[in-house]
Amino acid sequence: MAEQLAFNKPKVELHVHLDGAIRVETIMDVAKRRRITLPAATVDEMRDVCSLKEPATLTEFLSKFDHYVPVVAGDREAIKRIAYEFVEDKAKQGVIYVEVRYSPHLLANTDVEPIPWQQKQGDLTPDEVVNLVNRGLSAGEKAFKTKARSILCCMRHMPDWSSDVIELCKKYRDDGVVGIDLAGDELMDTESYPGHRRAYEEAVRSGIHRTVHAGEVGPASVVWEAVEILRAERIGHGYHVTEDQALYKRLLDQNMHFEMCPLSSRQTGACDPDFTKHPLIRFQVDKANYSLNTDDPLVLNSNLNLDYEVAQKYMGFTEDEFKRVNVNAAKSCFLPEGEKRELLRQLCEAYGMVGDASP
Ligand SMILES: O=c1[nH]cnc2c1ncn2[C@@H]1O[C@H](CO)[C@@H](O)[C@H]1O
Repeated sequence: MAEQLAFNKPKVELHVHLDGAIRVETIMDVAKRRRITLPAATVDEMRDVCSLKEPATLTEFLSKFDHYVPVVAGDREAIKRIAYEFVEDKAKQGVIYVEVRYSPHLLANTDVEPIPWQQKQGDLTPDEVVNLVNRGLSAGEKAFKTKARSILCCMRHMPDWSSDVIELCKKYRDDGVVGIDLAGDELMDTESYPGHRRAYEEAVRSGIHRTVHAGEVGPASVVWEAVEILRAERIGHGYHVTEDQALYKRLLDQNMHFEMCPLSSRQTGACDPDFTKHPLIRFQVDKANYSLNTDDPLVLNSNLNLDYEVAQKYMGFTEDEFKRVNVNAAKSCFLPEGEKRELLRQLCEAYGMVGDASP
């Protein structure tokens, strides 16, 4: 029932994890084919296992991945399939451009130390994972007309993987990969884990776009570190930046982009569960540069339209603000300038706006 959607117009999404956006049906299917025993017998039961019903902590939130990522990890067909289906799901939600992120290492079973999820050693490298995801995304793009690019994640607790991650970003920069991210537990700082810092230095040197999860559950100082040390161009989440007024003001002046995920911020315990007290309201009043995103729709049992609904219902978002948010997302995306201009043109046309198509 399209007329009930909070914002039934083309959208841009910049912060969503591929491994947090798998269909439950696909997990069930792949488990059956691979003869992997699941803790649930039906799709509904498995959805319960994968998702969080009540606000929790980021650690509890991330522990949900342990229940189902091992089902697809190390399996070529499954990895290509989840990328393809992801684009189909985004197209259904009215997304015309999406940047999807994941850790190639967490889906591999060789050339990765330690091999994740206690898999047996196999022959799927992080490099081939990127190739498979690219193929799935581009097949999805052709079939569903939603443009999809990817961002490769370093993981906070695995600094030794980060040099591979930046090398993969460079290798696949003309084949679907548009940036680097740092995900995981943000309370592990980069001073103590120089692997991440070195990877981001190389990203700056080689012109790879940079985003960093910061200020989600951690303090404003993590955002400072992301901007000053890692030279992030965008901040993943960033809710807690407002706790340092000087930093917040400086980032507003610099037009820093914040990738906001309303429903996620409640379930990870990042923000007050009362949406009417959400920091997004402040960002909106201050005309900050931010986007609205799902983060991990499988774990949240959500979709992008629900994030928009929450913004409309509890945070006073209007149609005009939704348009502004998406234009900002397009301006802050990691596409090359020409493609960015074309994306902006498409949005402005769909929104009936004139003259704001400059990136
Ligand atoms: O909200 C989040 N904050 C920090 N890390 C996350 C979040 N959601 C997912 N991941 C982590 O990023 C990895 C690569 O996609 C996921 O496997 C998960 O561990």
